[in-house]
Amino acid sequence: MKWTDKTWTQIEPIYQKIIKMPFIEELQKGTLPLEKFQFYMRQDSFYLENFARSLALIGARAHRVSHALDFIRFAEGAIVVEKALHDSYFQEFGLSQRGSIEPTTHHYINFLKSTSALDQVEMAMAAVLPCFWIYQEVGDSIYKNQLSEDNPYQKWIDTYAGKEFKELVIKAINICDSVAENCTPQQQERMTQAFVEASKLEFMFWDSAYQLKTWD
Ligand SMILES: Cc1ncc(CN)c(N)n1
Repeated sequence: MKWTDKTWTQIEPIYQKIIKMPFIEELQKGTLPLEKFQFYMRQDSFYLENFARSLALIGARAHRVSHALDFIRFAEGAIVVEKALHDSYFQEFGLSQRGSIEPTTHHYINFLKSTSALDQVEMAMAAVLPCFWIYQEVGDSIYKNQLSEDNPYQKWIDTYAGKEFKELVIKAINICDSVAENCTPQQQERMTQAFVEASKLEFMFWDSAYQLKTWD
């Protein structure tokens, strides 16, 4: 069984919780209060910048040149494609300031940066995988179950349910499976732990946006 198949089964309960979260259900219906989406977008712009830095760092540390190139391209995609989505929402909602980094974002970006810098590179690859994979699964699930034809969050849904994003996800999954093959069972277990922790942080990120959770 592939490492990713085994590992997804471990986070299936977290994924099931995610798709039933009020943030996701209301995003799907288009009824998510604008204030919550704006909070999410602001925090996500800090997240993306640091996610891209982590991807570039993993690229620099990858053992295979082809993986280095893939991760450098992932970093570029996070900045160019996903940031374009943010820029269009920032413009549409008249947001000029990002504000400050709130606790869950702080936790998540520091987890990604420290794992990418200090842990074994295979573990870092596993830690960033939920950022791709969970978003694509959530995007697909929303897209398939959508009821509203006039959803203000359609661009977000289309980005993550789209073919281009799926291609990146498949690539990231295949890289993790190929590096896992050369890892010991203990190293694979550490990769799994990193994947599970990042999946929990994905849940917390949406939950904190729904609750507008700040340091105050
Ligand atoms: C928190 C979070 N995680 C993942 C993604 C998708 N790269 C994102 N935009 N934001």
